[in-house]
Amino acid sequence: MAEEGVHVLADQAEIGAALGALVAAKAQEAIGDRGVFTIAVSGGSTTKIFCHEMAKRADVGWDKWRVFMADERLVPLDQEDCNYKGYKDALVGTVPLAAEHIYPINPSLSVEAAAEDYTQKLKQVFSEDTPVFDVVLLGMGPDGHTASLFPGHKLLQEKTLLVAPISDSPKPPPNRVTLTFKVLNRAHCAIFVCTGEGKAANVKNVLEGNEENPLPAALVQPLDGELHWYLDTAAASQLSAQ
Ligand SMILES: O=C(O)[C@H](O)[C@@H](O)[C@H](O)[C@H](O)COP(=O)(O)O
Repeated sequence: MAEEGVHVLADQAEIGAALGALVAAKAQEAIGDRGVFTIAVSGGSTTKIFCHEMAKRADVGWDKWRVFMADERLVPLDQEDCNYKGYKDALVGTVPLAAEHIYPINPSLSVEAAAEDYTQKLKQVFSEDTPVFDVVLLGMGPDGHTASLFPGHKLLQEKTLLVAPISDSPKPPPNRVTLTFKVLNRAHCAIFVCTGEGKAANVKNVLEGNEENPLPAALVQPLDGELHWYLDTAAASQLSAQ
């Protein structure tokens, strides 16, 4: 199993293969230890990279998987920019992940009520007051955001909510719910997938930058867990150690 740290691979296909191997290993470990594997997944390009790989893996104990969204847009579940749709369409019916084991938000609610409703869904699966995910799978936007936690946003300081509403997302659509750092940083394993030249400057900022004004992605520091960054050569191109 990959040691935690920064993994630079040639392209999205190689990242997908390495990511799939790590997640499969984490699932096997969690299912062996606790009989369940919990993962929070992100939208954007991570969806395609992860699902393309995992759709080929029928034997990762899917019946013990419980899949939540690390963040989600407040849009109909059949709308193309719904993160849940991306994962459900790719996995349910392709691999033995049951539809009842991947959890959408309720987009018919207000953004505040949707966040509260999703918090209750978490509490139905996790026994701890603060959910401890086995894996949180994250992307990083060009501005250094992760999940729906954006630079300069007050949610970066959220210490109480597990799932927070946001109605002024600078990345459209504006209304979303997001796991907070309170949950992200309790995970046993946080995994970033980040590709493309457009991310290179902030990948350097996050991995080698100063701590005075950290970007949201730099604030993902599992308290008692592993942190992995999967980068392609383009996203890693400004790192000094390359
Ligand atoms: O719902 C979302 O928008 C995502 O969860 C978001 O956090 C995404 O991971 C980043 O914006 C990176 O997206 P890309 O990898 O597509 O640049």
